[in-house]
Amino acid sequence: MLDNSLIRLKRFGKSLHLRRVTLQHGFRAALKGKPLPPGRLHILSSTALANQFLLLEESRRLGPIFKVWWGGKFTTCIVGHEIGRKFLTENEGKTKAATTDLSDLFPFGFLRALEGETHRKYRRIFIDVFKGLDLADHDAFLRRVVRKVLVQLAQMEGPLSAATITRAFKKATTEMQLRLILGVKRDDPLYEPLAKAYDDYAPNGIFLVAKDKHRAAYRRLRALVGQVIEKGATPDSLLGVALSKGDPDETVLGNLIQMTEASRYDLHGLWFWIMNMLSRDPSILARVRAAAPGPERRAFARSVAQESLRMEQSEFIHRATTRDIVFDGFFLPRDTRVRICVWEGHRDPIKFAAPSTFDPERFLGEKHSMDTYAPFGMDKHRCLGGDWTIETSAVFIEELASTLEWDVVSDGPPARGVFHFEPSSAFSARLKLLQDA
Ligand code: HEM
Repeated sequence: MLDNSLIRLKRFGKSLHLRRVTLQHGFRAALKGKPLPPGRLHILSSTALANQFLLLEESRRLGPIFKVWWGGKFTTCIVGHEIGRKFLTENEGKTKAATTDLSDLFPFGFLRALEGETHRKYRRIFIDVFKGLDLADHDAFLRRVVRKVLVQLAQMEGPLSAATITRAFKKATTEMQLRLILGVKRDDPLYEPLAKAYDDYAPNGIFLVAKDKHRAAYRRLRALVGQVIEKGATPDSLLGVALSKGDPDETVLGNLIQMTEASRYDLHGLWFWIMNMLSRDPSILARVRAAAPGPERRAFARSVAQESLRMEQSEFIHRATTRDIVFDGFFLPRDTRVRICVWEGHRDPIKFAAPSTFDPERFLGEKHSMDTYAPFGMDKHRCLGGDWTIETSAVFIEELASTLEWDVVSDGPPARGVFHFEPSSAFSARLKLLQDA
């Protein structure tokens, strides 16, 4: 009874807030003499939110720029990579990245959230550090990690659930990123304490607001990384490269710690999408198997990874306006959210024929400009791990092809997760080791 009254009260509070925001921004737009973007601000039902095509349908109805009430915020959506990139370029200095603020964990916080000279300084440092690590040197290691996990999965009894599969993939991406970023190998005594500290820091992907428990887990991670440095970090890791260039400051170390978490999470999510999408068309893995091992197979596996990212996982770029903006004739008020709709841009039939068809051929020998394909961002915050994502995922795809076959036992429509759409949690499959694996 009390619970129901509380829910009703909360709902009332939310709709009052929404009404106040609508009036306030409408009034300011009138003063500016420019209209707000089209679209109705209202609390979206759970049915509407479960529709992956919602914003694409809104853009067809309202045009490429429109507003929605999204995550409790006035949000201007921009659909189309060209216009999205135009917005970001024209309004640099009037927007900031809308992402978790980690500045009370380490100075300035995550690169993704930095702006101006501070961002330029640390981005330069990281571009240099990434250049010092050649992933090709780690190919055999990556293969071993992926294969080990796939074999373990295939040896398990009965159909495997989405939760079992994703847990195993996360084990693999954790081993990979701890080795490649922090230089800690599986048999290092610091490995388990680090993996445990990461699971306490962010058990289900990065948190939206840093709380005391995150600060405590971060301090543990930082102390463990201190021990890695004392022992002498493996030179062929990002931490090793950073140390070889001088004395990395707390911002560099904090970013390496954070990057390990963010990337192990993103990669394992992408791999589950890859497995899910490959399940629908077995001819694709058959083609990976049939390609000559070496450059030919790798080129096709890369194109499968690229097509996977066009179809899923990479959904948006978020910015918060720090000043009033007039863009394409519309008024975008200060302190509101802008969403560059990347997923929707990748479904443009003019850019990609039959956009809902999974077709890796689109990327074979084809380079797409950022106005067409941009799963890793489109401005100064572009992902530093883009090539890394494609290369490690290509290894994953090659190993999937040479190790496993599977039958899907159950599946369902994609479902909205905490950060973006994920394959259905009803997905389950019976895995079998290939005879010559
Ligand atoms: C599924 C895999 C991944 C996807 C879809 C992805 C996507 C993105 C996107 C869209 C951005 C730009 C965000 C913005 O403009 O606000 C970004 C930034 C970034 N990504 Fe990734 N990423 C992935 C994996 C990785 C990996 C493996 C690493 C590192 C090893 C990495 C490191 C970074 C860093 C450091 C930034 C911030 C760059 C800056 O602000 O200057 N990412 N990523």
